[in-house]
Amino acid sequence: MQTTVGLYWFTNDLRRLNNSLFDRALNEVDELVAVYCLPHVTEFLAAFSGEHNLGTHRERFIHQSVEDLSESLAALGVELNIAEQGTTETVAEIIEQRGVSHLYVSEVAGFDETVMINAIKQKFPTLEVIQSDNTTLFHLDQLPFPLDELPATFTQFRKQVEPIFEHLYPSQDALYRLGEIATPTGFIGGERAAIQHAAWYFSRPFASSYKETRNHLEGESSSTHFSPWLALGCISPAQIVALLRQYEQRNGANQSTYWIIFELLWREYFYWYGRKHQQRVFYFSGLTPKQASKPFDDEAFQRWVKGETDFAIVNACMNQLKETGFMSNRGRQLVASCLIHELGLDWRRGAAYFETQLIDYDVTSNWGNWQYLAGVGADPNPSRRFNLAKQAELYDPDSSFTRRWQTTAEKQ
Ligand SMILES: Cc1cc2nc3c(=O)[nH]c(=O)nc-3n(C[C@H](O)[C@H](O)[C@H](O)COP(=O)(O)OP(=O)(O)OC[C@H]3O[C@@H](n4cnc5c(N)ncnc54)[C@H](O)[C@@H]3O)c2cc1C
Repeated sequence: MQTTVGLYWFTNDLRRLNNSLFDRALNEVDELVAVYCLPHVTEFLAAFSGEHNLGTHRERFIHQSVEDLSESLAALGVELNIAEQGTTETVAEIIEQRGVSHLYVSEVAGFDETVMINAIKQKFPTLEVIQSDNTTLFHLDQLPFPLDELPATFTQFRKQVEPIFEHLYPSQDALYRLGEIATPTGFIGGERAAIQHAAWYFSRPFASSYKETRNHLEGESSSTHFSPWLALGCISPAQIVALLRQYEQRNGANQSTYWIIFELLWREYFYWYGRKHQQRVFYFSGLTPKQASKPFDDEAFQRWVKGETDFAIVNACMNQLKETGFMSNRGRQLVASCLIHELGLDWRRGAAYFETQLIDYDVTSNWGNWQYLAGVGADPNPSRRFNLAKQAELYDPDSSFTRRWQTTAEKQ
């Protein structure tokens, strides 16, 4: 009998646990190999971000995640191949050289990734391609509407999916036994660190006051800090919900614990938004009628990137991003408002720069949020402008955040 060879193409699902597509691959074929294509700076990204390489923190986080995955796969006898240039060549080579008959790859929302997968399907018309929604809370067929009828606003989406969410993730769901709770080690990539961080977070009382603290500019207890691991799929949103349900059983549910789900639903909304709108996620005019894009003002853009604008709070956030690869949600809203409204720049320059730097970069959460703030995306509204002085008073009243992250010039 002929041996069947499967290829598992990892994308944003860099984990072994809670990965039903990978389990299926392991069970269905005689031999399994795996591949991951490292992201790189495309021409589009370089033109808009002004960067030619990914930021050191983003690159480090990805490499750590891939290394961790590679070790777990090796224990199962599955070899992980790493393609350097984000092209389909390595994938095609493996298919040809190993005689792959089955390709397993998660459904993706990113346009470039979709193009890559379609190119492989075209090149190998007899290849059996098995895909599933492996990075989200819902599968496409669980949504209560066809994708092309995705609601135009998050609120409408949330109201329609919440009953389904409650059905799929009931309160008594308590799946995970996580072993020892270790002290968190900061943003280290990989499934092991993801589980360690999530277990630690829910071993503390933070989730019970999440709604009050989530807008803080920094602090380990302010928000969950799950996003870097979620973005690469080192942990799944379903695993997080299961841990949250356990937490609620021990400590009680409240508005704050619900709000973590509320935010995970924003992530979900932007995923399906990207699946529906494809390239439009990258258009200056977004979902609105065509508009002339803004001229490239490199000098103003570089001031923003380097944290040298007239707004100390914005500068501090930009320095924090450069030095850590992370920025709070509030910080992201403020720097985006500055770029769009105070500097009058094309919002895509900010989105592209974020893409190169953020350790939690996620195509649809990033471009969808930028588009939303620019008033051309979900729930189009041209007036999402923040009063930066007021915001600084509210979120950094003693200027401690601004002082910690100020530029050398500002310190003198
Ligand atoms: C301009 C801009 C760009 C952004 N780019 C990204 C990005 O590239 N990747 C990314 O994961 N998030 C992005 N976000 C959303 C949000 O800022 C981060 O998810 C959040 O700050 C991560 O910190 P946390 O894990 O502590 O979030 P928490 O507040 O603890 O939220 C829990 C989880 O919910 C999800 N979430 C929370 N807020 C949002 C939101 N507004 N949109 C989508 N998902 C959300 C995240 O997965 C997050 O980990 C962006 C927001 C803005 C305003």
